Amino acid sequence: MQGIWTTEQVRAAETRLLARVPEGALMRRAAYGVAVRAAELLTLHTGGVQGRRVVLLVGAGNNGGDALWAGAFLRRRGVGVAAVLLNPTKAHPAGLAALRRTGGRLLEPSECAEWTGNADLVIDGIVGISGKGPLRPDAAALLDTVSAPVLAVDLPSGVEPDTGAVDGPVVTATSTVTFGAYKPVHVLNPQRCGDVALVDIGLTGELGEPALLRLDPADTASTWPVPTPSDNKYTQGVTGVAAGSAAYPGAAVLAAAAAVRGKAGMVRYAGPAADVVRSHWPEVVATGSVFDAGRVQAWVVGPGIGTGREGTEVLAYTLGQAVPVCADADAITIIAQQPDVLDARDPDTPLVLTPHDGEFERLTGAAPGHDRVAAVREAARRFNAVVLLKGHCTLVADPDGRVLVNKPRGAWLATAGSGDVLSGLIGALLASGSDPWLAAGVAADVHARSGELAARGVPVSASGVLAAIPQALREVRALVG
Ligand SMILES: NC(=O)C1=CN([C@@H]2O[C@H](COP(=O)(O)OP(=O)(O)OC[C@H]3O[C@@H](n4cnc5c(N)ncnc54)[C@H](O)[C@@H]3O)[C@@H](O)[C@H]2O)[C@@H](O)CC1
Ligand SMILES: [K+]
Repeated sequence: MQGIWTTEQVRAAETRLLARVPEGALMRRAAYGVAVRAAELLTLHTGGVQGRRVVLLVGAGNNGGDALWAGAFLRRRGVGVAAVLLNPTKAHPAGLAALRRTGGRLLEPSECAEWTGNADLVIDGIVGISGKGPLRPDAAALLDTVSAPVLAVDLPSGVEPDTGAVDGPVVTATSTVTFGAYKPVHVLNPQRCGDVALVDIGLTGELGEPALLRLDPADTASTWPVPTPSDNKYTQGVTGVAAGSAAYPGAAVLAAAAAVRGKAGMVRYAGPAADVVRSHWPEVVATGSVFDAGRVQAWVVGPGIGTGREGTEVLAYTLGQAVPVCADADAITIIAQQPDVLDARDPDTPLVLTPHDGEFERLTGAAPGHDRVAAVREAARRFNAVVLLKGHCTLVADPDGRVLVNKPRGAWLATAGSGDVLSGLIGALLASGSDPWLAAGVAADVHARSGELAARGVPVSASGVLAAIPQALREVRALVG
């Protein structure tokens, strides 16, 4: 897994490291990384480096210092470098001196727009981890003149570093070079960062436990259950699916089918859509009610069950079976309306809740807001459940405070029935005994990969996502050999 650290953690780690290294060394390491990436981008976009025009947007702090030093390194490669000092009295003195020494130019206010408009590359050193709020009007106006690629130093200025939230004009970068550690903005708002390169400045040993985690393909591959020669259809864990209704059988078919596609073994369906499920997926053992479904090792409950008395009884029954439960859709609404239904659950029984924003608001009384990580972490603690908050970057929080952030793979998955497929996959993993937090995270990863494979740039249906699950699993397993 890849760690992500908050700006507070990074600042504390930098302070410890700074005490041990010569003054200015960290900034020069960071800036050198920026200059290397800048040269790559110039080559990519203009075919060369020498004689190209780079404009530095320089703010009041060390982020601006990085940009000025990067400008000095680029001068040595024959690049024409000009700096816009957004706060001239506070520009980093050593960085400024370095740029001057190498023949870099400091622009007068009247020249700035002409230069930014004709640059081959713009380096955003306006603000870094101490940034608060959006771009100020002068910086926003200058960025409006830019048509060249933008390389962000540490993070795209104006985007809130710890939440990725945007509340006004911000930089949209082609690429970002960050230092020492990934910060939350890089995984929570990747659209604004472009591709992100991490430069090692020697911080690793100082960082401590990461605040957030992101899955590597190896995590998905090693968590996904694979049968051994001694397994039979029961030993891998039977997934129970309580979903759909006679009038709306689709949710039942999709959730049960995803459980079938996700894992070898056995799937039981229990509910009023039994005939429809059986006719589409004859391998599913289907019965009319949860009360006579037989033994399962995990339940998926909720999609399409309705929020009335029958749905509530089904939910209460599954919660009382002392096996892990993935509660989705109508089950979440029932919990929101009748929190006592959770009394049926032994607190030690794993529960995974999978709300989208609207369901999250119903469940907790408040929308996730700007700080989605804090919101989902608090909900997981409050409900003593794994909470998977759907969104562009899906978040998965464990009651113990761990939070996973999944890589976004396009918005095509926002389609009817897609959530039913996800809950079926989570149920399949829960039945095999996976850690519920990891189960939810890797299921969301495979779900997103399936969506990406099925869509390939055009709209995709939930059935298409379902059909792509085997290929997504094959690709994940192949990535790690
Ligand atoms: N501390 C270190 O050892 C290192 C720091 N590095 C760089 O230093 C950066 C952090 O530097 P600083 O703490 O000096 O602060 P920043 O450069 O992030 O911000 C400087 C100042 O800008 C002002 N500001 C805040 N929000 C603003 C906004 N929206 N628009 C305009 N101005 C705003 C504030 O007065 C803030 O203190 C990192 O992001 C990284 O780029 C790197 O050089 C690596 C080493
Ligand atoms: K920046």
